[in-house]
Amino acid sequence: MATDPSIETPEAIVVDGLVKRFRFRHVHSLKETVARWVRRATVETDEFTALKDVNLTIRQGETVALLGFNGSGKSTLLKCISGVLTPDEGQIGVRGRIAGLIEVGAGFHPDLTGRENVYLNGAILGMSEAEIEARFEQIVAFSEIEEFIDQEVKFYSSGMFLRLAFSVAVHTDPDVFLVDEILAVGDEPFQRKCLDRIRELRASGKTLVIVSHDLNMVADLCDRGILLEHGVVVMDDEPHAVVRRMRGEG
Ligand SMILES: Nc1ncnc2c1ncn2[C@@H]1O[C@H](COP(=O)(O)OP(=O)(O)OP(=O)(O)O)[C@@H](O)[C@H]1O
Repeated sequence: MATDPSIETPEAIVVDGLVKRFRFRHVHSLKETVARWVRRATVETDEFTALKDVNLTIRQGETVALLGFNGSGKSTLLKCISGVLTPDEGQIGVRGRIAGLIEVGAGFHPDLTGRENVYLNGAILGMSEAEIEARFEQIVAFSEIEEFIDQEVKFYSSGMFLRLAFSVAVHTDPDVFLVDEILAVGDEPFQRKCLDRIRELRASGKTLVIVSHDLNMVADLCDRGILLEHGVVVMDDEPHAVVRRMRGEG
């Protein structure tokens, strides 16, 4: 059946006029601090604008690569979309259940066991206890860390952390999945498994936003590339074209 081009796929993420600033406090020596206090000088702060008026619409079912060199604002944008950071200006709307794998193990508590953290993290990602219970075996099996599941996660290696965090996130059945550098820590077999799972999510119509410095991999995986430079969107196109521009080939 032919689709009516006037009926657009619904929006999954809308970013409207997003500005995000960070404030730094200058670190002074004790002598400088006393001198400033004597002069009744105010605390010196610097402001850095990490995202400058970012506007984006991502539709349901799109797989988007967020590209840019170090410090261009990719992680900050993902954190704003996921709600970990609050925008200074502008608005962000997300439709559906969102799962972010942004800072590996960010939602994990070091003193709790892997098992306890699955429940904690699942709840943070919006799952009910019954949902987590129903998927617990699958989550642990995917992570392949069965024998360590009752150990406190502070004794986990970074790869083990990633395995459990990724596994919980993909089993929350998200509508929108945000992924930041997932492939940086896992070993090769697990990377392949993560990619297969991401492809499955994509095939089932989920919306994905992926940050990775593995440009060939994301360009092949995604159907759209958004390039950030110094907190500004400078290109929004077919991902291979964006990668060519990053490499100075386009
Ligand atoms: N919590 C923070 N406090 C102060 N500055 C920050 C903070 N988080 C990010 N920044 C700054 O914002 C800018 C964008 O950082 P961000 O981590 O979003 O970049 P990125 O594109 O993800 O980089 P990378 O490719 O290195 O991961 C950087 O200059 C960074 O120093």
